[in-house]
Amino acid sequence: MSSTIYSTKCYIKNNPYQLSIRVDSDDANSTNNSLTTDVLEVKFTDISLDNIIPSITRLCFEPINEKKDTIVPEEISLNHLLSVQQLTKAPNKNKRNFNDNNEPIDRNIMVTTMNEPSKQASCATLNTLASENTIQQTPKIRRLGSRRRFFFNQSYIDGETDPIYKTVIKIRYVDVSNLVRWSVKKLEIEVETEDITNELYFNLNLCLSTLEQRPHKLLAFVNPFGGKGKAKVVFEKSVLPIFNAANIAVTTIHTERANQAKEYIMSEDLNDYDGIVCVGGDGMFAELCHGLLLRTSLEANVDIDDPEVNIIRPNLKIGIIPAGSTDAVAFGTTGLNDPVTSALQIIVGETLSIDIATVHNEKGFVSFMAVMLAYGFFGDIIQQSDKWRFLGPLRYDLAGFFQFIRNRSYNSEVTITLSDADLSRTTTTKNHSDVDSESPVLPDFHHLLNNADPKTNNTNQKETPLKILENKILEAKTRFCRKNCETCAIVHTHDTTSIDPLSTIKLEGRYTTINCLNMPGRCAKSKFGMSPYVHLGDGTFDLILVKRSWRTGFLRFLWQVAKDGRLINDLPNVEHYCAREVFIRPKCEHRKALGNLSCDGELISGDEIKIRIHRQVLNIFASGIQFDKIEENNPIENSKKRKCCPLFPKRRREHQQEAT
Ligand SMILES: Nc1ncnc2c1ncn2[C@@H]1O[C@H](COP(=O)(O)OP(=O)(O)OP(=O)(O)O)[C@@H](O)[C@H]1O
Repeated sequence: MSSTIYSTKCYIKNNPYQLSIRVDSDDANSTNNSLTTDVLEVKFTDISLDNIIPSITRLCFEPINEKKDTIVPEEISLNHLLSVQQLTKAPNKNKRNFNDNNEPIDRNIMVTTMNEPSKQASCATLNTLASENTIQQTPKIRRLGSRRRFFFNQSYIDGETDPIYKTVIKIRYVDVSNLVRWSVKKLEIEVETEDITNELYFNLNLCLSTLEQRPHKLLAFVNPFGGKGKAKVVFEKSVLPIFNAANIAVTTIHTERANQAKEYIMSEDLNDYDGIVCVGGDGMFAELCHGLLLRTSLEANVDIDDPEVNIIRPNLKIGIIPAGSTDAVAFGTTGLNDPVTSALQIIVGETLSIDIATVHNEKGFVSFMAVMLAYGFFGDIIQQSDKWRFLGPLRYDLAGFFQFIRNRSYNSEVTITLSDADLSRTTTTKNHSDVDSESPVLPDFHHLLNNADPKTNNTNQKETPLKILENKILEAKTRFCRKNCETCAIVHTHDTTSIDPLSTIKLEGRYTTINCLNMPGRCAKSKFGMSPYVHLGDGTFDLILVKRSWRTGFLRFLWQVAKDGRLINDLPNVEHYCAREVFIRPKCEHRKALGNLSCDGELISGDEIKIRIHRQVLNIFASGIQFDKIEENNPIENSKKRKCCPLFPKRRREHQQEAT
């Protein structure tokens, strides 16, 4: 059941439609009980602000006759309306105009006599989100309209016709018919009189002004070297025009060196901004994330060097325009690395609260972890590729191959605080009796830190500490983190920062790689990521241990990560835990025999590393993933198809349209 708060007849592409603004009934917020539900009975000309409930308000277009234009959507949610412009246009010979009786009149003859080409349609006003501006700008429209009327009347004196200029409403909206890849669409709406145009323009802008979650002023950092130098072009050609159209003021800083963005955020006044945006890859996101979280910690006098620190959520949100080489953060939070989709999610104010982990070593704070911390194989690749920078992006593949041939493994001790929130999830437990006794790594339950009284460790008892631990060891979560994720929405009533000794286990053995993942790690080289089921805001991260094995065993792991990370748990050399805190202590007498540690693609160091998750401490502009649709819109598959563009001009054109 919905209430219609405004309705008018209009024409789109010469076809008549009934345009109505409707508010779906919402008992909790119902302020519009008095409103009529019959479109034809609607008498309102000006909408009252009280009647607009942004989340449930929509624009509906109902065709009046049978002829329906496929470009006209049935409805546009108010949240997806980008801008409303009022344009004064000279008619074109195919377009409709109205006489006093609101009937279409033929203008062909006028077009032929008119000197002014229709292309010179002028934009009378620019969109404004504030209703006050709308009112101020209306006289301008009239003035411009009068001038045009003067000239046009001069041209048509002989024809004794009505004024021939016309005002149309041009709306831009976000097309979410493809739930993963969003795009901008526009509609030109003609109504029957100038008064109705003004009324519609006023009412639509009034609706827009209620969308409080939208940013009005953004600070953007563009890394000119991000993604092999494409970041600047992507921003200026594909993103900035959309921000401008949505009336968002953007201050742009092109970085000149690494860490410039982080230092700027930490030191400058950001009060004017509703959000900060990085245009680049994961490295740029990490800079913004560090700058913002460190600034908030400093302002709150939080001792960031304390490994038990509880970090505070900043007020500002971060937007990510993917223009890097890997873009794991964009893939993890929107489902793909499409700059236009990300820009639109920023504009409409989509918000996702994500977990961030702190990384400490024996000396204090080291880094924040947004995506992945790796010890061993992947850390070694980063270290090796840093030495081979002169080789360009090829260095990662070469370094990977080199490390694979070396097949090194590292003796390490890993202490894991398991997630207790997961008891309520659908999980399967790992049957540790199946663990190969020859395995170089044995989960040693008798090494439990602060183990409970051994007397209670009685197998006849149902809830022995050992049993509880086994139940908490997760082989695989089976639900993707998605938009409006239920798992991330669970409110924890107990103190999740305190550690239950029974949730802590200690493992020791030789590992080829130890990886902590806070996001799935999807990218062009990994379809689902190494950890497809990790949740972005549930206060846990995934720990993936790859035990020492033959090269074939490790190759199988790498292959599975590339092809379908959901299946890595079936591999005998892989263990998967869902953790709140992990302590990695590389054990080796010779420093040279130690592996390398990397956090979000940067090398870090330490004899002992503690990774601790902080639930939903960072707000970003992103909608989350519509995972059921991700297969249909797989950007990795699509990018392969796009490589064929030169042979398929139609597809190339579609791709170019998407980019614009
Ligand atoms: N002007 C600059 N000159 C040199 N380095 C810069 C500059 N601006 C930013 N950086 C640094 O470059 C690093 C990499 O940038 P970015 O992440 O944007 O691109 P990328 O490495 O191509 O993408 P990805 O991280 O997704 O693989 C960042 O860590 C950032 O600190």
